[in-house]
Amino acid sequence: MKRVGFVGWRGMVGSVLMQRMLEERDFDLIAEPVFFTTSQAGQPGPDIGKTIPTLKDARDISELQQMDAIISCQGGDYTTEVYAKLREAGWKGYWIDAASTLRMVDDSIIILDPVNLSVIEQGLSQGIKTFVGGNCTVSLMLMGLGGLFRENLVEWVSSMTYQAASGAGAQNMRELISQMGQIEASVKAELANPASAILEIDRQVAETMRSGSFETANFGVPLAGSLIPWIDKAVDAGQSKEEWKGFVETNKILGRSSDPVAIDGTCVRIGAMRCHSQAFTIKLKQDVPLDEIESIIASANDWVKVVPNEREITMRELTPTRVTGTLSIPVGRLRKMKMGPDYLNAFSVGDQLLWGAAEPLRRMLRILMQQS
Ligand SMILES: NC(=O)C1=CN([C@@H]2O[C@H](COP(=O)(O)OP(=O)(O)OC[C@H]3O[C@@H](n4cnc5c(N)ncnc54)[C@H](OP(=O)(O)O)[C@@H]3O)[C@@H](O)[C@H]2O)C=CC1
Ligand SMILES: N[C@@H](CC(=O)OP(=O)(O)O)C(=O)O
Repeated sequence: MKRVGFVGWRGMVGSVLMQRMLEERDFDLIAEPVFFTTSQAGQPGPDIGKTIPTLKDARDISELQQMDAIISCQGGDYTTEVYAKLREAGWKGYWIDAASTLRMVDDSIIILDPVNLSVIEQGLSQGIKTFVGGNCTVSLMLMGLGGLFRENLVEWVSSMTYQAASGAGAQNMRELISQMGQIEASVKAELANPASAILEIDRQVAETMRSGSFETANFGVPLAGSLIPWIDKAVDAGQSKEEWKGFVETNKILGRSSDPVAIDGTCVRIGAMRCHSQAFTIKLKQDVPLDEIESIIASANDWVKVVPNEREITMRELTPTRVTGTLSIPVGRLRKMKMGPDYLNAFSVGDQLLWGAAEPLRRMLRILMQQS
């Protein structure tokens, strides 16, 4: 593990990866980090506190072949274009990827080591060389509810999601803020006047959001002041692809594709910036006391945190505003439901660029460096 190549390091997910690697001093362990680009070959690379070569062409297979491992945050199109060529050229290095392209292929492992370290270790011992970060919603669910799966308590899960703009990309985050600004600007004078009629303000806001001049180039429709109950393209049986991933990826991560847990729900885009939230209905295999459930959830990893099911603390701790930019995975609203004592209600929040994207990749690189 001498030479590690980085592709997609200046994008949104890649920048979060770089930030985390600098915070954790991961570059101290890499003898030769090499940075690639699809558009800026020959230019200087990022400042990582050590001397590095200028940027190399991310489509140059012979340059990529020099790497012992490559981390790509460049996206699915890049993976489709380059990965097969690289393997066909005989490259035997480790490929660590944020894109979904290779997640469901047979010789890859979906990485989320606080949940599936044993699956990763088994894959490494069997010579698996391709490791892919999971879908953000799936990874964040498993970071929150991993204890219940570990104890084999889950019969099925319904997950209703509240997904942030960042999941759709950097331009979409910008558009969300612009939409918010356009809405406020359309009623600025009325808002400044405490005597103005709220229904008139509401009418003007709706008119602004429905007008042809409202900025929707990226989302296609208004998100600020609204929501979009469909994420990604359609697949079979009326599901969206984001909803489909919940079942297939969760079971692959858990190493139980042959004995899958049923997982389904509706994935919804909302106007949060970079935290995905999820409301769960969990059918337990048996009636487990709530205090035991809380300890099982809290014991699963170092980042999950049980929030007591009380109003004040829930409003303070269980929100995107609180969690954004942190690795914390709060899980709250834990209570038995009216349907019966084996039906559990839960709500979780997580930063979709950290545990949802960059952090599992960074940790996979660490695992590889520790074993070499
Ligand atoms: N967004 C998300 O929530 C998640 C994304 N992913 C995966 O990661 C991939 C990358 O996503 P994301 O990071 O959002 O993509 P970005 O669009 O932010 O970045 C992708 C690439 O665009 C190029 N680029 C062009 N102009 C700029 C610019 N002004 N600033 C930065 N980069 C620029 C860079 O490549 P170059 O240097 O070669 O020009 C960069 O690596 C996705 O396609 C997806 O497969 C996975 C999980 C979550
Ligand atoms: N689809 C996710 C973001 C994402 O990039 O997912 P994936 O890594 O599965 O393509 C969202 O929109 O919130």
